[in-house]
Amino acid sequence: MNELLAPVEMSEADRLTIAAGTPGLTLMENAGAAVAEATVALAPGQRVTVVAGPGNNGGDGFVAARLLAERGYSVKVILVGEASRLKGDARAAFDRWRGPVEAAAPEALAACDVIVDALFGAGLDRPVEGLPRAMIEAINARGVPVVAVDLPSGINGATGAVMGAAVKATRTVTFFRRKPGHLLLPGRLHCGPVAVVDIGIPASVLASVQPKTFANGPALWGLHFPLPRIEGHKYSRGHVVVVSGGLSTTGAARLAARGALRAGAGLVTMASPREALAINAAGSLAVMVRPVDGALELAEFLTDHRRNAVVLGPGGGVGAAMRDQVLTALGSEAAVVLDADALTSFAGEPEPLFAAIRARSAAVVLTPHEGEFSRLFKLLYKDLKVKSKLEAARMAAAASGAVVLFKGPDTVVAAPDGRASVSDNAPPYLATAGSGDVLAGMIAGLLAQGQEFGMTGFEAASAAAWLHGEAAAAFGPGLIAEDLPEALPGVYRTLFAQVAPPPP
Ligand SMILES: NC(=O)C1=CN([C@@H]2O[C@H](COP(=O)(O)OP(=O)(O)OC[C@H]3O[C@@H](n4cnc5c(N)ncnc54)[C@H](OP(=O)(O)O)[C@@H]3O)[C@@H](O)[C@H]2O)[C@@H](O)CC1
Ligand SMILES: Nc1ncnc2c1ncn2[C@@H]1O[C@H](COP(=O)(O)OP(=O)(O)O)[C@@H](O)[C@H]1O
Ligand SMILES: [K+]
Repeated sequence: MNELLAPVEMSEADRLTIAAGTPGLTLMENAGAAVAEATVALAPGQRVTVVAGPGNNGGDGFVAARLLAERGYSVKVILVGEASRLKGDARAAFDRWRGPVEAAAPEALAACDVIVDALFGAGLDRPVEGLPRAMIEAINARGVPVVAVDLPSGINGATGAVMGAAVKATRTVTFFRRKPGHLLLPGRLHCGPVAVVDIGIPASVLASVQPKTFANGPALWGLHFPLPRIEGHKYSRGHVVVVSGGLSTTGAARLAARGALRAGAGLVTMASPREALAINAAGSLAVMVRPVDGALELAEFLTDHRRNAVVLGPGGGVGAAMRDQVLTALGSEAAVVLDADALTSFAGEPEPLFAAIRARSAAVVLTPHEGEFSRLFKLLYKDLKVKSKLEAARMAAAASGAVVLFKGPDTVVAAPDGRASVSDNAPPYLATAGSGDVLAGMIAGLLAQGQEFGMTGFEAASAAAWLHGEAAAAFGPGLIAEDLPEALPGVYRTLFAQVAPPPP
């Protein structure tokens, strides 16, 4: 159930189901019935107004109207568009509705206790203007609960964008699978809780649709999660190297190191400039500290292949020295996680970075926040019209050859092969100094352990993003970056029980 279907994929699922013998009107009846149920569950009173549009989203609304009236609710339909132009299943559903139909006008919403928003769903294909826009604004101004059919009208299902104006729903009922626009911002903020209902589309259609976008969670990567093995030892759990910045900026690397260790890496070593050796050593117990200055010494340090994952960037400084260290790390056999200054150091001239990434086979994960993303990938932004964070991350992954984790409240992880995950579990108090450094370390911690489990850069970055959000939520408000690694054991306790294979 973790697949996210863009509207074109959803209509393919729909088409395949109908071709296999289920009438479209049956799907619409099932969809309308689920909307009616949700409305009953919410309805604070007896007066229901269904705002219906000219397509099949409106069709679902007509079905819901009929079923609610049959249950004794006082229902009226406001039709945005011409009744004479309704077609197909929507026409059939309209013809079965025997109650009142009013022409659209904002005043028509005056007397109701709940609104069913069936104006636009998957078929929204341009900005909303004129009367439909006035209706959306009137729905939002009315102040009664709103049940959105499939998507809050005005939200683009593929991108989560507000197309001019969008309904603010109390809850949303969608069909078969969620859509990217339910998770991506600002769409998610318009949905309320999203219920996914079965309307008779069989999961087998997914074999043909081949979705590549997923809601992030254990269902996506649990099979590859590196659970510690009874016959394992610390060396079999991987060895992460975190490259530290100079004397005044060691904290970021120490946060990353702690994240890597708590994520389960067997060993973690900070590669520290000599000037910062004493402070790094004083601030670390289980984490080891070794003197490593500059790219040449880093190259030498990474010739030991047991050091199989490297984090570069947190607190590392921007400039030529960082670029050299990054290219050196990419020349090694270790998995590489590049964050913060490692990304900004290539702003304006990313080609040498991308070339070095494409020349290697081991995993590379880039973890930009929005500022770092636009600095590093500004050519992409300029050359192509990017419609969403999902598309931007996918293009960045394709252009760089790396897995790109694009941070934020709706973190997207995209792989060069086109797969992408979208997270919706990060609480807002995760936006705190240093939390991204912990995340970079966690990714490396999973990559270091994960090779024999088939945990690639995409799975490791997705898993770390999800665990990061869960750890923050488990700790709760008041969180600071130092708390994140310490909250991870509680998350692991539940996760390990969930993903552990059943006893033989
Ligand atoms: N797929 C499935 O499995 C199932 C799908 N189902 C339901 O079908 C819904 C999709 O139906 P859909 O494709 O008819 O599109 P829909 O959202 O009703 O909108 C299209 C209409 O709006 C119009 N229009 C568009 N943008 C506009 C704008 N900015 N401003 C003004 N007008 C605009 C456009 O008109 P036109 O472009 O011709 O002017 C067209 O008439 C889906 O969300 C779900 O609820 C269920 O019944 C069960 C099975
Ligand atoms: N509004 C938000 N809601 C939830 N998570 C957020 C929000 N804003 C940022 N984050 C998360 O917080 C972390 C911040 O990372 P980053 O910006 O790199 O901070 P730092 O460089 O200080 O470590 C990222 O994991 C990001 O996804
Ligand atoms: K809608």
